Amino acid sequence: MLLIRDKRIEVAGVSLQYDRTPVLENIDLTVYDKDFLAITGPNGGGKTTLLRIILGLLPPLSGTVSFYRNGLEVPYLNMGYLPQKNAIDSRFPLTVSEVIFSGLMGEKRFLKPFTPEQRLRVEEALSLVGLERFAERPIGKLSGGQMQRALLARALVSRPEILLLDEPSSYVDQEFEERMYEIFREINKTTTVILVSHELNRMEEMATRIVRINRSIREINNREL
Ligand SMILES: Nc1ncnc2c1ncn2[C@@H]1O[C@H](COP(=O)(O)OP(=O)(O)OP(=O)(O)O)[C@@H](O)[C@H]1O
Repeated sequence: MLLIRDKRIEVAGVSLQYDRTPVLENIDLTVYDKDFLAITGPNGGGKTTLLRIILGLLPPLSGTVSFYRNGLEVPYLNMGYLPQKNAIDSRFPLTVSEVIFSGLMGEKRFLKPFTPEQRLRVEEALSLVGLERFAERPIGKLSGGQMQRALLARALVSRPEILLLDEPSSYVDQEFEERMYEIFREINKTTTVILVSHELNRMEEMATRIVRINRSIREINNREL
């Protein structure tokens, strides 16, 4: 039986330059529901830039990004993002659980406290990444790997429809790396995952599709790896 999956994101003709240097040229990419899409390519190829355009953090020079839910175009989707470079200043006086709560800001009602259900979700996210004992620890006292786990929990806590991960295994030890990929596999049962990675062997195992970005985009057949 041919399974036709709903599209969730459509990137059409997207180009971007930094200081007149082309970084992305005429990118077309359709992301389907429950895809596990791996993005690979050389350093500086434009992978992070494309994620930031999909997230709406960076406007493209030309082209469009459209979002869909149940076959209808919608203005935005609930997306969770684990950035590659640690976007949080570790000198900032935040605890681990506060960082995770910040992943719920999009759904919090202004000046209202978090609900018991939201608190429960933060606890679940803490335990998912094995940081229960570190909930009240200031982020400045975390190791690189612990910080990465906290940021992963922040990306997951809102139960996003789309999870974008930029080289998530940076900093984490081998044991947590295995656990992390298990988490991604589990999440992918209900969530579309877009993952930037250089680990081609792992991607060949896990991804439903692989694209390579080096200014332009090319879909890779797994046999080419
Ligand atoms: N804010 C910026 N201003 C100017 N140039 C930038 C900026 N951000 C990225 N670039 C440049 O754009 C190019 C693409 O960067 P990007 O981070 O998207 O690549 P990448 O494929 O994610 O690379 P990597 O594998 O090294 O993470 C690089 O040459 C980079 O130096």
